[in-house]
Amino acid sequence: MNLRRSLLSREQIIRFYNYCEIILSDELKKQAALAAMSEVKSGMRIGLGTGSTAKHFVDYLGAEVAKGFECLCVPTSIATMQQAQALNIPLTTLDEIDRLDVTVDGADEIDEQMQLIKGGGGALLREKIVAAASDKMVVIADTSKLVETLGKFALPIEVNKFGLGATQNAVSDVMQQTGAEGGLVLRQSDGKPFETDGGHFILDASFGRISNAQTVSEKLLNVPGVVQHGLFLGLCAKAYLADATGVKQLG
Ligand SMILES: O=C[C@H](O)[C@H](O)[C@H](O)COP(=O)(O)O
Repeated sequence: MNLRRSLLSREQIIRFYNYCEIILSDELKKQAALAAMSEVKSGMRIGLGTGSTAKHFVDYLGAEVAKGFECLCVPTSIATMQQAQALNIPLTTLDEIDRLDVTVDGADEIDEQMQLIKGGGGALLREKIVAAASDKMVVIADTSKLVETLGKFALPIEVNKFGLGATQNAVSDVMQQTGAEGGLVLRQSDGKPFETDGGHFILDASFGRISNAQTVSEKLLNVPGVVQHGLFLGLCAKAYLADATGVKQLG
């Protein structure tokens, strides 16, 4: 046997390692999603989050619905709505009902106080509306999302298309006033500005570290072109965070 030929190249090892990481990370997301199934009871009105972790929760819920579990759900994005429809999960809107019992959603960052950064997938506006209309918001994630201080993940800010330049300048000013370490970019998709389900753009703001999330939130919401931002403060009541040793609970 030619030993040289049977050895993997450095690139192959890196590719295999990355593949294993993706599989492991997805497995952890599944475990967090499964743990959050304990939060839902038949007859509940449930908010359905968006993203790769929330997707697993919707799959688990769909499997229960197929067995007779009763619920009425509000999806936080078109993608989640389509997934839920395919699984025959009964859907409604916040025009039909005004409150939800619980919302289960992912997060891009979570700190020990359960403050969040969300919007990596661009669904932050609907996610925040649905979370605020819920008696309880439950976050599901793998522990890589748990941080000491928010801000390493660039903060998604949903902005109106009108007056984009002026809004960018005003948001940059807020970043400067609040000690941001990085810059601001207009999110792109397929070579053009990314558009949210609500028809807005997203600015990703690299703070590096957000030491006073409340101040940043208030200042951003004072910018007329800002529709909403991805800081979720005082909304999350519980989190299920999975790592290789199991699922840890916050809240
Ligand atoms: O806009 C997207 C949402 O806020 C997601 O819940 C968030 O980005 C986390 O997504 P994932 O579970 O894919 O990491």
